[in-house]
Amino acid sequence: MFYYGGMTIDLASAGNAEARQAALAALGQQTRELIDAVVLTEVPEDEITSVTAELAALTGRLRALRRTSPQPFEIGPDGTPRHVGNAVAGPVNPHALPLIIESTPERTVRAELAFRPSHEGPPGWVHGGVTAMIMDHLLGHAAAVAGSAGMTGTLSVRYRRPVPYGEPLLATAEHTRSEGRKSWVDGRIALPDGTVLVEATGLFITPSDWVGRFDPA
Ligand SMILES: CCCCCCCCCC(=O)SCCNC(=O)CCNC(=O)[C@H](O)C(C)(C)COP(=O)(O)OP(=O)(O)OC[C@H]1O[C@@H](n2cnc3c(N)ncnc32)[C@H](O)[C@@H]1OP(=O)(O)O
Repeated sequence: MFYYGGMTIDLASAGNAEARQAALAALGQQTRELIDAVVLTEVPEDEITSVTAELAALTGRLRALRRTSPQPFEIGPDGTPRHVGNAVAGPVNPHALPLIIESTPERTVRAELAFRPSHEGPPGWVHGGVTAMIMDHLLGHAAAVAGSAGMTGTLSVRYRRPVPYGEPLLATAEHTRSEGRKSWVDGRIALPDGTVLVEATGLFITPSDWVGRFDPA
């Protein structure tokens, strides 16, 4: 139970927790839109200064009551693992795209995505570190749904063509083999017509204390 700004907030209630997650996800999305507005704005300098002051005030309001670390890894009401604070897939984290990953019956994974102007690296194209981050996470998720959840040991990325932002793309990945605690996963980001832009291969290693801990249902 928290007392904040005249309101009593009961975080222990499951219903309230879901409503709170939805509110935080909406805040995360609004912040992403703010980030894109910042990188694209052409408003006059005095308006920029005025908005900056308003944002400082808003930042202060959010800091009035805060956690010591981002939202935790948890099991959702439908029984699936979720990590709402994750830097790539977390809806509550403005850094996240967020990547919305679907698993297939064959235990491969896919995610429809569109990068934003704030992901720009080379002029007009997405930063290679951003696409590598997406590949790292998606390949890690593919290892997990195949029953081999692990930490990235190595990630090899081949940039075949520049990646556009603002266009629909498809990322896919699949676990290819395991030897003991080591698992190999392949993935790619492609245009809707199948043209591959980025290819990646990762070696994921299940830490000893994770063995059996994240086995899929
Ligand atoms: C559950 C949901 C998951 C959702 C997806 C999340 C994806 C997130 C992806 C990430 O970003 S993870 C963050 C980036 N990666 C790291 O921070 C990893 C940091 N490194 C470590 O924590 C440890 O080094 C690691 C767990 C990878 C390995 O430690 P261990 O102590 O378990 O390894 P050990 O020394 O026992 O070696 C086991 C085997 O792995 C090999 N190995 C270890 N580290 C390696 C490495 N980095 N690259 C290649 N091989 C490696 C090692 O040679 C050996 O091979 P052999 O069995 O054949 O002898």
